[in-house]
Amino acid sequence: MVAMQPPAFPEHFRAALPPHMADGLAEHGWSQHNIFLSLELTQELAAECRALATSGALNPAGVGKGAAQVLRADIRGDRILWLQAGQSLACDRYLQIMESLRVALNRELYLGLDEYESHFAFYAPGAGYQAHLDRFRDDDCRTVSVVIYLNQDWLPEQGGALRLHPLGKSTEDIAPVGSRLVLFLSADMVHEVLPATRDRLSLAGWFRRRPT
Ligand SMILES: O=C(O)CCC(=O)C(=O)O
Ligand SMILES: [Fe+2]
Repeated sequence: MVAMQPPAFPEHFRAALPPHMADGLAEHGWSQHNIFLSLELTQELAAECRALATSGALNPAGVGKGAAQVLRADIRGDRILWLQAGQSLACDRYLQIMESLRVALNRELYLGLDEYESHFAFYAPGAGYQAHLDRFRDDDCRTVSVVIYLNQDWLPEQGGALRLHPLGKSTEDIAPVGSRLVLFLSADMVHEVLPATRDRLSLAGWFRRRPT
């Protein structure tokens, strides 16, 4: 018998977002969904991220925005590449799925999300990202942060958790398990990436509002 893969997220949310996702974001400022992308698409995106890392196409990520951006490997150790439409079939499929998610979040939560930006991120063993907020001080467009993990067979003892610091509540550690999606509010949720003992691959992204 062929093992059936659970259907990927988009088929579920044509009609409505899974209630826990919208509710979690609205009530707690974050939510997670464990099988957001199909195994096949996750593997294709992971292979693309790994190939980009091997060919030297990923660049050390900076801290801050625009001309004020600086490289601080002590604060942030990932290497990244911003996604462009048409870069690959897998990336286009991913961007299409995120477009459906944008529409669904707007319908459920009236967030007025207008566009999506996203990059591959590759954390080598020992690399992390210290506690921070994703919304910039001089640009309040980033509204919902999104991370999708691309790691097969992740074990808790390998570290690499996304640690959320919800205001007034205890921290939440989320392991970077392949196909898992995490959403949180960019302006409010302090979070950090703990170092891992193996490569840690992801797609990080932000739904943005139109500038006011
Ligand atoms: O990879 C993660 O779990 C979070 C990444 C992150 O915080 C960021 O890129 O701003
Ligand atoms: Fe972040």
